[in-house]
Amino acid sequence: MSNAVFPPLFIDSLHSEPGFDEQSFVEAHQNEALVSIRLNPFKPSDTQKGAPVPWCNEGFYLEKRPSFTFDPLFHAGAYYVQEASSMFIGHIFNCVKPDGEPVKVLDLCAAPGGKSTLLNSLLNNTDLLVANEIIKTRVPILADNLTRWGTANSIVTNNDPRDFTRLKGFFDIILVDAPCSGSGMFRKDGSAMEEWSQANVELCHQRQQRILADIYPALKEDGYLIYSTCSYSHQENEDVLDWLCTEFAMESINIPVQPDWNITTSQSPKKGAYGYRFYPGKILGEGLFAACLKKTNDSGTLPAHKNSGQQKLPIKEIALVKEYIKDADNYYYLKVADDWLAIDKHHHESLNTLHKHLYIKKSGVRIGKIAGRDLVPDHELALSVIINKDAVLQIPLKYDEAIAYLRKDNLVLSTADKGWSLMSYEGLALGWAKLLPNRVNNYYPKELRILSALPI
Ligand SMILES: C[S@@+](CC[C@H](N)C(=O)[O-])C[C@H]1O[C@@H](n2cnc3c(N)ncnc32)[C@H](O)[C@@H]1O
Repeated sequence: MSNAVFPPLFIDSLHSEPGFDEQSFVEAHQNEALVSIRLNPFKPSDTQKGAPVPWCNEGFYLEKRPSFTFDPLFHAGAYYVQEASSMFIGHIFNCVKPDGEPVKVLDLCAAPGGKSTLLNSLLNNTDLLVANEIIKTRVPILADNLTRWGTANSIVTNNDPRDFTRLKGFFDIILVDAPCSGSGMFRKDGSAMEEWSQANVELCHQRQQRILADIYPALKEDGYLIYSTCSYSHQENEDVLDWLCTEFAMESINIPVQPDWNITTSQSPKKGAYGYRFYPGKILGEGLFAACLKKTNDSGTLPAHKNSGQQKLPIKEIALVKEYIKDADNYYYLKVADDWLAIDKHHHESLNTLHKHLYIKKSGVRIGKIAGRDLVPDHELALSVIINKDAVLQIPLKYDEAIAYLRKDNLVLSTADKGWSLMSYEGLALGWAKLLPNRVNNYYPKELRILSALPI
């Protein structure tokens, strides 16, 4: 953006914020926001990348913004387009995640899924990620992004934070990437600038407190709360930390940061809780505030869930479904309506518990439906990293063919193969097509297809 006109009182309100330097901040806002991507460690690819993001091993800046829409690797889930500062949440997570022990992680305000895919990259199969989004219309984009990521250890829910109150002590780590006044996104989102006001900062502060109070019981004793906003205002940041340390049994964690990262470490005025501030002009990225706190008391634990009447699963169907899954015995299989799903078997019990309390929109990987003696495979299976590629046909597509496939155009392929086939690009799957004697049926999901015209 050029010649940014900041809202009245905005710059004044920042003068007392730790580390704020008006000149470099204003100069940085004369430039466009930087573009960065974070690679999917489960789907290695040769995608173009530039300089590394200092605080994230998988993060890279790009020299200019390419057309992600017309990059098949983007649709295959090889990377996520994520603003660089946000990737710092992964650094905090790495600093506090206990070694070797499986953890249950909640990303409470998760859509569109940037931080969910970031956290998921740092988890093992035995760890569980619950990605929640309160706004129903934002759930599909969250689910799609986790589908592209491809793992079978995440669950997407659509709940209000207060619904988690019942899950006492269930989570080891909770991320609250709170809705905020959005000043950190001024370079990327002009509307955030128009909507900014001190009154809105105050409203956001109250909403952040409500969300945190609701979610506190769901964190177990010695568990970690990671709190972040994309606001510079101390009411939404350090004041929230002071409130957390006063009202709840929480202590601040000092996260190591390297001096050359140019992140400003702040301390809250009353309790001295550590916060990490990202200012454009000092760091290469957008505005972010992040902090980490440890819970020091016990809110009780949820009584163990008794499985009421396990679903009796048809053995023949399971056998067929398992043919499509790599290391098939590592998964728990369940049928929801006609769809078969697989989730890492460590999460069977958690899934039952969550099912009792929350509105689950996606669990693990949807494999498909059985029709007669065949599986009608689901798009989630195609994009998953658990698919047994030896059990399916794969058709490598050239760039133009991949784009035609992603546009859901008719495909003409020179192959004598027949049946369900994975359409792949540079070794990564894009989705399914069914090869018939005289044509190819393109099964790329209609709602995901590329609608725009190819750039000239
Ligand atoms: C900053 S955005 C999250 C961005 C996301 N973590 C990412 O990295 O892609 C905040 C999210 O909080 C959700 N939200 C809004 N009001 C909320 C509330 N009262 N409780 C919980 N979440 C809320 C918004 O819908 C939005 O998805």
